[in-house]
Amino acid sequence: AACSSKYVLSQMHPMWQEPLPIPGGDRQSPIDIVVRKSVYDSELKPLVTDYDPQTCQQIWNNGYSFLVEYDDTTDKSTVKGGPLQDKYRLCQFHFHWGESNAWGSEHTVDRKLFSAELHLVHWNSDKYSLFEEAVMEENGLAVIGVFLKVGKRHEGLQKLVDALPAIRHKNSVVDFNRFDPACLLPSNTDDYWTYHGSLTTPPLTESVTWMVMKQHIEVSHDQLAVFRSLLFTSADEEVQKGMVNNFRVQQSQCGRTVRSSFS
Ligand SMILES: Clc1ccc(Cc2nnn[n-]2)cc1
Ligand SMILES: [Zn+2]
Repeated sequence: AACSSKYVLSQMHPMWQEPLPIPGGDRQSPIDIVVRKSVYDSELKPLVTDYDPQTCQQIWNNGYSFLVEYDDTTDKSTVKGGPLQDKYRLCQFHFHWGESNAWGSEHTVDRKLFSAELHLVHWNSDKYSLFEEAVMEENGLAVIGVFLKVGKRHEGLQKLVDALPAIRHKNSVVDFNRFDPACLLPSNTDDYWTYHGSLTTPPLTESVTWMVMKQHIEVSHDQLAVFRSLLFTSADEEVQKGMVNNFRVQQSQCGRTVRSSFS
């Protein structure tokens, strides 16, 4: 199966050519979270996020998604607790979404697809001094995943949505400050699933402790439509391609246990 092979089996992923040499290859992400197979772990603590909106720096289109980047030269915006032994510094957050509301998330819950998924990417600043170092290490990264469902308008998201037309093309960037990513977290962050996995775009390194929130957030159809107005392509390319379906195909569980913080 895909677990033993050193190569990720290519499955029609539009974003990059596969197979790619993956170190190990048995801890890839995303996966389907099979609720009845997840194991309740009473030792799992609540997540503790402490984000400083002043550390928000810019928003840009990297040709895969749009990223909101934070100043990670100090421990000003961090996550700890939960399954984490150390403190992790927020470096950026971004989303994955579909061309329709029917799909778009990277993880699924009992095969249920959500319209989009938010990823808050942090690196272990207790053990490493740079993201680039941490990205290669088993305990290097911690990513919080939050599912998005189409429903009522998300007031906090609107500031982000209003900035997107300025970064329609790949490699465009605009200043963006005073955005508190905590407004994108669900009201309940005590209930989550956690497992060891990987980044879902190159370098696909198996350095991520995933914490996927059980509770989703709601955004409006119109807000998600603005995500879909972004382009994968830079301004100088002849053929422009709409930035949709920027999620990776699901990977084999390879015998991994998904733990839950709730029974
Ligand atoms: Cl630095 C970096 C590289 C890839 C991704 C994409 C991703 N990996 N896991 N979730 N999203 C995010 C940040
Ligand atoms: Zn992501």
